[in-house]
Amino acid sequence: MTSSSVYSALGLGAFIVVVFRLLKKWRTKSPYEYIPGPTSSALGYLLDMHNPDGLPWHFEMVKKYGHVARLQGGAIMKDALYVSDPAALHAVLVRDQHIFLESDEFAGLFGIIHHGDGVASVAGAEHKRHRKLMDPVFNNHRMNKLTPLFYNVVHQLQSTLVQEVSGKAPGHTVDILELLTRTSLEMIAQAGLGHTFNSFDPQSKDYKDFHWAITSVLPLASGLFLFMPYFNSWRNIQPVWFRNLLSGALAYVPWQTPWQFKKAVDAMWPIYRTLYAGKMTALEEGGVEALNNNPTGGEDLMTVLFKANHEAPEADKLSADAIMANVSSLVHGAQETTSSILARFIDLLSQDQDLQTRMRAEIKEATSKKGDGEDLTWSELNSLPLMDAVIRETFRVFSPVTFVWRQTIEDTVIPVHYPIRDQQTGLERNELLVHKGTFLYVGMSAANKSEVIWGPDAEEFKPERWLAKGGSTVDNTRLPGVYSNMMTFLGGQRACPGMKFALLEIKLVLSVLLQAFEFHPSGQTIDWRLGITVTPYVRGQEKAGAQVPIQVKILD
Ligand code: HEM
Repeated sequence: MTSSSVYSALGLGAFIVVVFRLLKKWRTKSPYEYIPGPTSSALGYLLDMHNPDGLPWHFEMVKKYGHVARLQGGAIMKDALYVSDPAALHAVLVRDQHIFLESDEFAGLFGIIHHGDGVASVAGAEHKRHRKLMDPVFNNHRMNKLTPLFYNVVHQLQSTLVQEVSGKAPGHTVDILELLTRTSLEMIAQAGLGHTFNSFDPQSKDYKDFHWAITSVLPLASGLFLFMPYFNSWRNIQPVWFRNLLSGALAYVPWQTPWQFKKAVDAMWPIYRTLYAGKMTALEEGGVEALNNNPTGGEDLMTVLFKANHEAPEADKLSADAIMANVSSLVHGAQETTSSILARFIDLLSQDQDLQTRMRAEIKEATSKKGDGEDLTWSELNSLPLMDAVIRETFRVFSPVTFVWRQTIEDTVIPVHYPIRDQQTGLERNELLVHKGTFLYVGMSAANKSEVIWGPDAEEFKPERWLAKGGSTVDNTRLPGVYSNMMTFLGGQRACPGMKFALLEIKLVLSVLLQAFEFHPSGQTIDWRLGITVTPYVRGQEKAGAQVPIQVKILD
């Protein structure tokens, strides 16, 4: 088959889908016509929603249409809803989360990426069982245990940065995003897997290969979107060896994307399998105690998860594949989100020397009370009010994840806190009937930046709002997020399990870097663009890929 016949077949497939859906839509009226919302092209809202330059489309949704907006599906999709209303979000994420599920397409995609059923690809009671095992892994005790491992990595970052800047002419810039990406991957490798990618060695092939795979796999998957509805059926093909045999045939398809996708998926898996096999051997030969004989003394997340599973009652135990899929989900979850927000901190601080100086003074005062060369502990890092306020405000205004989506599996009525004005009758509605099959987009940034919820200065970056008023909202409105009354880490049963891990990493990186360096802007304009996470590009240099150039001065 030639590549032109593949494209023709795809084009014909897409054409048939569009015609079929058009015919179906002409016969059915949208049940959401009474809800205000943006107009969209004939192709529907998807192009606006995923437009890399479309962050304002998300941020302005509340101001223009309210906390529930109708998204017109155009020829391709059914109408959908964009929700940032606190009561509706509570219903979707907490009260009725068994009705608002991650879509089958995504469950299938993550099932393939993680080579099995992990948290990201299961739902309902099965998901609960996974989280029961995973959540305790992130308690405060564990964060204390992980702190020294994190410091190992941050000190590597510090010396790499010193080498990069030493002896350089004034005006020299460093791509801080590149270094922070190495940092977050190495953090999850050491603290999450008890492994290293030697991420700060510029020649490290382990880092290069893994980094390529983990950052390419989702963009490659988006190139396969026409096949997404079949991902779930694909990952259910048993036995696995037969599925692998079938996927081997992709090498002969004259279209690079599916093969590259397979290559990215396959590049990550052997690491988890080798680490898992090592733990099994240790357990069989030396019992549970032997699991502590690894570079982290058994404190890394994978070993703790493995031990917890071994000790769990039979009914709660997960299969080996499920444990490895969960470890893979953790590594995936920890990667781009954390490096993106760390780069955002440095970018923001470089533009506000006064804030940078005040944060440095707060950290130095805390470290001056410690012994020589002693690092701040997890609880000491948590008692720095200015650092805490800056982190909360950055997460509120600059959430790395802009939205997530769910699909309804049955008709259901949910309440709204802010009434919806019916654009046909002018009447206010306090409830919303959501029809089976509706896609519902959770506007996380929209809720975090709503002036109705946070007050007229909601769009401004004002860390002091957390110092003076504890970040209070208008009428003390509560959003159902797990972090500080905001949606950044989501809420309900699918909320981010790695939140404390991310906070520890951020606090520790900032505390070490601010004591050792001063950050200044490069003079270039950074555009933060919408992607799976919000990603920074230098204006005019988008082709060079994501970067954040910064001038760095070593402090005495
Ligand atoms: C700045 C840092 C982070 C942010 C903003 C963030 C945000 C989120 C959000 C919004 C979700 C929900 C996604 C959805 O339902 O579609 C999520 C899920 C998840 N996150 Fe994070 N995350 C961060 C860091 C981490 C870290 C460090 C880890 C692991 C150590 C992690 C592991 C996960 C996992 C495993 C899930 C899937 C949970 C489930 O489906 O039950 N994340 N995260």
